[in-house]
Amino acid sequence: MAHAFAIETEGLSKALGGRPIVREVGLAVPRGSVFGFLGPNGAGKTTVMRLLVGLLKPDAGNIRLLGSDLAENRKALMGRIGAFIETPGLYENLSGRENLKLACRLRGIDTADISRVLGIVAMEGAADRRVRSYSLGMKQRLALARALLGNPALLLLDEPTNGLDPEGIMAMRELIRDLPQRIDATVFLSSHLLGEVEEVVDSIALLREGKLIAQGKLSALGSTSARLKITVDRAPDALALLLAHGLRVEPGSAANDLCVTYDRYAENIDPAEINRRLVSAGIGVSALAQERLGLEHLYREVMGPRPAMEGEAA
Ligand SMILES: Nc1ncnc2c1ncn2[C@@H]1O[C@H](COP(=O)(O)OP(=O)(O)OP(=O)(O)O)[C@@H](O)[C@H]1O
Repeated sequence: MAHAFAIETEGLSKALGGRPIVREVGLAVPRGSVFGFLGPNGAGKTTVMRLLVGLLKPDAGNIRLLGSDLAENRKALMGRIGAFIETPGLYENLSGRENLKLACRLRGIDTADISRVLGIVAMEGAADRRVRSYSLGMKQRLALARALLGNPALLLLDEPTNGLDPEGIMAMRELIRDLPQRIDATVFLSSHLLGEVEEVVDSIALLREGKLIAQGKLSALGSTSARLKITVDRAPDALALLLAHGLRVEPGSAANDLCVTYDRYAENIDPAEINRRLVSAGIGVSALAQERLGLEHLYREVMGPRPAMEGEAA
C-alpha cells in the first residue's frame, strides 16, 4: 500500500528514571527521504530511535512505520527495517563476513545478500579479516552493511559517525549521501552535529529536551532567514536612516558595512528600494549583496547558544 510517510509518530512520550525524556513528539518522515534527526547531546534522540525499533515501549502516543502501526505489526515490520543504534555490537573474534552470516541466520535472510551489502560499504577487501583488526570506521561500515541486509525499506542510523576520525567521517558521509541511489529506502539519521548531516539530508527535525521544535524540508527551513549586506560611505547616517524605516539593521564587520537581517517569507524587503532611499539621502552605496542564512543560523536560533567549553569564558 502506498503511504506518504516512512515514519509517523503522534504524541510520542517516554519517561526514564522518573524523568520525561521524550515529550509528545510528532515526527513525519517522508518516504524516500534522507532525514536528519538533530539535537544536542542528551536531547533524547537515541531514546526516540529505541522507541522506533520497539526496544522501548512508549508511555503514550503512536508509531506508524511504513504505513503500519508498530504496536500491532512489530514482527512483520522488523523484517523491513534496518537499524544501527548506539554501538556497532559486532563479534570481534569473527571476520566481517562471519558477522554478516550470523546476522543473516538470526534474521532469516539469504546469505547471498552478503556480497551486495559488502559492496555498498566497500568492505569486500577486508571481509575475511577478524573484526578485532578493524578501525572504528571499518566497524561502523560493517554495522551499516549489517543494517542493509535483507534490503530494508527503512534504515535507522543513530549517530553513525560518532567517534570516527575525520577520514572515517568523510567516508561514512559519502556512503550515506549515495545510499538513496543504491537502495530504495528511507534513511533516518541522527546526529548532534549539524554540519555533518547538512550535506546529506533533504529534511530534518530538531529535538531539544525531548521536544520537537522544528521539522521540514531543508530548503524551506534553512532559507527563511536572509541578510542584506550594504557597503556605504557614511555608515552612521545610513544606520540611522534604515533604523528609522523600521529595519533590523546593525553595523557589519567592516567600518563601512551594514547588515539588514530579515525573514524572506514574512517580510517584504526590496534591496532596490533600500538603495533608492540611501542614495536619495545623499549616501553613496558601493555594494549591496543579499545572502541566505543557512541551516546553521536556524540551528543556533532554535538550539540556543553553544554551551561554553571548559576553560572558556561564559
Ligand atoms: N535508562 C535510562 N534511565 C534514565 N535516564 C536515561 C536512560 N536512558 C537515557 N536517559 C537519559 O535520557 C536523556 C536522553 O538520552 P538519549 O541518549 O536519548 O539522548 P541523545 O539525544 O541520544 O544524546 P546523545 O547524542 O548523547 O546520545 C539523557 O539525559 C539520558 O541521561
